[in-house]
Amino acid sequence: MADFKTLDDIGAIAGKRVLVRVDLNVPVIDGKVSDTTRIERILPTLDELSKKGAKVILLAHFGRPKGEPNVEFSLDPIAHAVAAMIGKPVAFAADCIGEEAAGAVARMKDGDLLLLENTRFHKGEEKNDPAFVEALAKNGDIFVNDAFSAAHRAHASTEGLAHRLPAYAGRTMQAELEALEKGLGNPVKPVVAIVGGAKVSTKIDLLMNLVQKVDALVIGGGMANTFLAARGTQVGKSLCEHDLAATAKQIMIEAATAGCAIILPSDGVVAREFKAGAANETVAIEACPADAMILDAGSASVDKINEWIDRAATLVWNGPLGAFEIEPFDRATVAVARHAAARTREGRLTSVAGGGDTVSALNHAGVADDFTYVSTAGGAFLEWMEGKPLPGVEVLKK
Ligand SMILES: Nc1ncnc2c1ncn2[C@@H]1O[C@H](COP(=O)(O)OP(=O)(O)O)[C@@H](O)[C@H]1O
Ligand SMILES: O=C(OP(=O)(O)O)[C@H](O)COP(=O)(O)O
Repeated sequence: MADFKTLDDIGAIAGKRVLVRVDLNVPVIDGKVSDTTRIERILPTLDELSKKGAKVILLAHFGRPKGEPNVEFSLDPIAHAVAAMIGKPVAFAADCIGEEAAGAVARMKDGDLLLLENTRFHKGEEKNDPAFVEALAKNGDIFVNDAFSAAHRAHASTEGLAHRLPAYAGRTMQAELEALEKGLGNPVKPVVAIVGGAKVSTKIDLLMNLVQKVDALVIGGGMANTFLAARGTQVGKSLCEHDLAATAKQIMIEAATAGCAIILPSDGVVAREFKAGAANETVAIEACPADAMILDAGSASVDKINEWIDRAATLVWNGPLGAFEIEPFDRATVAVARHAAARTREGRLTSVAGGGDTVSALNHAGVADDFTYVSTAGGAFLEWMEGKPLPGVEVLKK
């Protein structure tokens, strides 16, 4: 039995206003949702609440608009994607608090769905400001958190609201925690982790603890560039957070002490433009031209990563190895995903992968169904794996 409250504990909700925190931070290309996994996963909760006659009011963030309204980060287009997938209208309100939100909620009938605009358009969200929590709470009688992938954030809509209203885990939150416990509660060694992607500054600290838990850490994507630069390799115009060099160095020291191998790319695919079909070449990692970007790992790096996967009993993966949305910079991510999938199918590997873009990459490679478990979460699942309490989960505990 779960040690947190779930929808099984919620009681009669017909006519009640249920604020449901979901993760609609989905990959979007040319204005279209390019991977719908996060939406698919919240449908059971939305359907259950709607069928029980609740007024289902969705709260979500999209991107990192830094506390200011910004049309680029509006959830309006995502409301249409949710409606198409649930097969019911989903109304949209242009603000998540104030008169705009209150008016839209007042117009709801039992069973209706409404999506409120990006919570991160207000500074109070990320600050978990009590006044902003109060403004959100005005529109709800009950709070349901179904955003496991944002549960590592102690924000107003992921943590604060759960103190203010009766709070429950949604079905996806519940399923994620149960599946991770089953797949990774006691991981069989050797454990290999792959961490790539672009969210370097918010994920680099995770690696400090992760190197204590895993036998090898493969660092890829933008994260790798930061480590390469820290050890003195020129990375040209690559995505790289040079000011995190000291942290990267410290992680390498911690890894050596803990006996965790660090695997960085030995070659990279470089280009001068960030667009599909851009002229590119594979070079030794030390040979990135000053005016180019490393946009993918090269084939020698892929071979090395796959050798580590062959030695592993358990693989955990968050963050693509390159800018996989743009061909041909998807090759390393696709090759490693297919290799891990094959080893999993052969029964030789337990493979757990997660993150909005990572899931999209696995779908792009056609192997998401072959992994042992695919989480909607990236950073949250890595923090869960480190054994860190997740604020959005802790607050739901009975
Ligand atoms: N070398 C690179 N240069 C630029 N962007 C990269 C590179 N490698 C990966 N990325 C980008 O990282 C993004 C995914 O990172 P992230 O958000 O951390 O993953 P997730 O959503 O799975 O947690 C993708 O949009 C991808 O294009
Ligand atoms: O996409 C998300 O996390 P992920 O990149 O770890 O998969 C979540 O929506 C959290 O977003 P945030 O990292 O901007 O807080």
